[in-house]
Amino acid sequence: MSCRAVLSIGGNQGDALALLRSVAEAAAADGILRAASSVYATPPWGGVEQDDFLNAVLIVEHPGSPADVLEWGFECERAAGRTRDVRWGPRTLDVDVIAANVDGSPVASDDPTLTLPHPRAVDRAFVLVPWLEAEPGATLAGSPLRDLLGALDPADVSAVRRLEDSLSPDGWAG
Ligand SMILES: Nc1ncnc2c1ncn2[C@@H]1O[C@H](COP(=O)(O)OP(=O)(O)OP(=O)(O)O)[C@@H](O)[C@H]1O
Ligand SMILES: Nc1nc2c(c(=O)[nH]1)N=C(CO)CN2
Repeated sequence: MSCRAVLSIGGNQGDALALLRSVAEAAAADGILRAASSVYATPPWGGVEQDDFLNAVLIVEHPGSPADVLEWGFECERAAGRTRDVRWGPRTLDVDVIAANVDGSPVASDDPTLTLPHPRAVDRAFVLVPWLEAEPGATLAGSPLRDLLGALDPADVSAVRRLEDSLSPDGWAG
């Protein structure tokens, strides 16, 4: 099996930039990293008052199943000392699987342990903006990312700010 997946990574506690880089470095070290967006500063989504997040998107190609990709992300979260308390609240590192293709076909699943595509991705400029950068031709549930972004509040889209910091691991050839 071969699974190409879109990962949204983000956090707003601790050294968020270092934690995002640790995910890109782990993906490069494991040989699964295919593309990485820039790092973005993003206002908190979801109504909980908290610090701004740093977010990015990685494209990975994993030899296992989508569940293996989710487990790979959990491992990164555990390494970052992630705890689960407030829903949509502050966190050191969150790794969400946004969409996955297995052997070239998109995966659809309503399993609560791994719902694909991620049901809230279409509402999240902090996912769509970096994803569009990392994979300009991508679609989500049949819609080009540009169209999905066009349906969001323009103020929410422009509040997602690209930073100069790079996520690409040193020496990563892409
Ligand atoms: N596509 C997915 N990506 C990541 N986790 C998922 C997905 N679908 C279901 N889950 C499940 O959601 C559970 C909660 O995940 P998490 O704590 O990261 O949620 P959250 O980041 O607070 O909220 P959200 O799911 O809205 O991003 C996880 O235990 C995981 O099994
Ligand atoms: N900007 C931003 N907001 C969030 C984020 C995130 O990664 N970025 N993650 C959340 C938990 O799912 C809740 N809200």
